[in-house]
Amino acid sequence: MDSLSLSGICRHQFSPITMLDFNQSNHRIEKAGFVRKPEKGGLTITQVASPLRRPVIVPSLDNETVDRRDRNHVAWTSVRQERWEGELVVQGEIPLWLKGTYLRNGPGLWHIEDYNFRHLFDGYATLVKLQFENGRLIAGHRQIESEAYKAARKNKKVCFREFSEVPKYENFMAYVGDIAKLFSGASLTDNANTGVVKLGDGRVVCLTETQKGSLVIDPNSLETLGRLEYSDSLGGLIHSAHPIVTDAEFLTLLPDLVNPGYLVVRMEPGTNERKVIGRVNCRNGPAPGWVHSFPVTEHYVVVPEMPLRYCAQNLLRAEPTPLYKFEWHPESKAFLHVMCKASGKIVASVEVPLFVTFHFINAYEEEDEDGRVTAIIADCCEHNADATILDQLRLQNLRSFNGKDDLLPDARVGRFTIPLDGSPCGKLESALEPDEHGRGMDMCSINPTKLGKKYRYAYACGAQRPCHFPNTLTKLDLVKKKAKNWHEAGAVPSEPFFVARPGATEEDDGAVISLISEKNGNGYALLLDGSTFEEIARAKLPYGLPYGLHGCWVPKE
Ligand SMILES: CC(=O)/C=C/C=C(C)/C=C/C1=C(C)CCCC1(C)C
Ligand SMILES: CC(/C=C/C=O)=C\C=C\C=O
Ligand SMILES: [Fe+2]
Repeated sequence: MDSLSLSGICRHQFSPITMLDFNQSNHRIEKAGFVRKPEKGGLTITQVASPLRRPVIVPSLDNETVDRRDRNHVAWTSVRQERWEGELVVQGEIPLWLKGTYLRNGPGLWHIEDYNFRHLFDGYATLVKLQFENGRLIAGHRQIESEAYKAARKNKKVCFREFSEVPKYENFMAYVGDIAKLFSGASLTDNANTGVVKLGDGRVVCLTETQKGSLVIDPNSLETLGRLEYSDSLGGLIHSAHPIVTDAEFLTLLPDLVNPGYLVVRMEPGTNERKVIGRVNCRNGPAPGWVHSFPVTEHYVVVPEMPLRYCAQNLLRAEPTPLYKFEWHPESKAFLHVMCKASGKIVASVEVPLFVTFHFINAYEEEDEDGRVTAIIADCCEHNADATILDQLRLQNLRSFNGKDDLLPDARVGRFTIPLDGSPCGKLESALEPDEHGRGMDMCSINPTKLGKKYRYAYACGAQRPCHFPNTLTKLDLVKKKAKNWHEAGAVPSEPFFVARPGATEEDDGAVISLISEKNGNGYALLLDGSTFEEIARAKLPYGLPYGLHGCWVPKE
């Protein structure tokens, strides 16, 4: 059944589908169209849907939720139910060419029973969909059924090692046993909460930084179908959370924590086998730098060696450090390595100024008049070489904002120039004046046809200060060095995701999708014009959703 025939069953605004969940003990059957909030919060019944023909079974996510919801911004509050689907009322006009599903993944459930998680990245994955067709919009969300999530629900406690959370050990022997399991990866999480990608063969995969957390999902029902088991014997436990995925390939980096370095690997559509393109040995430091993401050009893979490095001791700890599983090693310096995609040979390895980034935006080859490649330009959301941004993303910080203090550390579009003439050093500059985007910068997207090529526009989240988290949607013009910002007071927008209009010839001809969590607990899907960056449509959700990270576009064939 496709999305619209599904909505044909219930064409009303906010009509949730019947929920089929695994934990019957947590279900409460309510009157059609209503969801009962936990009594503990002093609230009884809330209408979230117009008339329904069937009972709605709402898996409660526990009694504490409502207390937290009343105190905190909905962006940092656990999602209120397991899943929901319904058609939204659209204000404005959705372009008729926009046909397909936007999927967005992120950590959306930050507690188990009474226990609250520490960090944004610890949350169990909540997958959201926006299905666009004929100017209509069906939305939905569902929890990803990772082993880690299912075990936590069943045992009512954290059972795997998450970004900062680790299972609570009953005694020393249990801790030792868990450490032994760490080496085989058995105790690591598969909570695929970072992003979602569509492979060239059509499979849609949710990802995190652990290789075991590569989970195949159904983009219509959002059901978790199973694990993507890599069939090669490359081993290792972790990979980059942001592979480069095109219709032709899946490229990623596998950090080697034993002999510090990275394998650059490629997987063809229709296979589960990653093949090694080449290896980069770290130039310095006790461990490889964190590679949450990396950029590519048409012919090269750029491997970043950040001074924020993985740390074996921190992996073993039961209590997190301010940098979690990482360590800041300024003395080890920072490097960028450039590998030829075809041969696996390293064509440049340069020292660069210290930097901190989660997200590379894009990279391209700079040519001279004779068409010779002289340098590589690589852009990233750069946090002014200050790793404390990682700790700023603790939930306590995110939840305690008073609306007045300006707490978000400065960030910019960092532009690296990597010379290919054998020079030992590369440059790092701001690609535009950071005040253009309020000195906040993260969660970027570009027109995918510009991947690895010279490009002009990027979309990202910037800041309207005072703030403690990026709170604007920003269109960056990297040629004019200007930014245009969208902002709504108190709202937390998620990554602006660019979808190109089929047949477009201009780079910014398309739509930008974002999900907005509002201060009053509501939320909506927002569509901006990629060129003017003006609003073209919005559609209110039945309730605000937690903040999410990265998305992908699944076009309707
Ligand atoms: C959500 C996000 O952006 C990052 C999530 C990162 C995770 C879940 C990292 C997990 C890890 C472990 C559980 C142990 C090994 C190290 C590391 C990859 C940081
Ligand atoms: C949301 C974020 C940083 C915001 C700071 O400005 C980073 C997300 C990283 C993982 O995807
Ligand atoms: Fe990311």
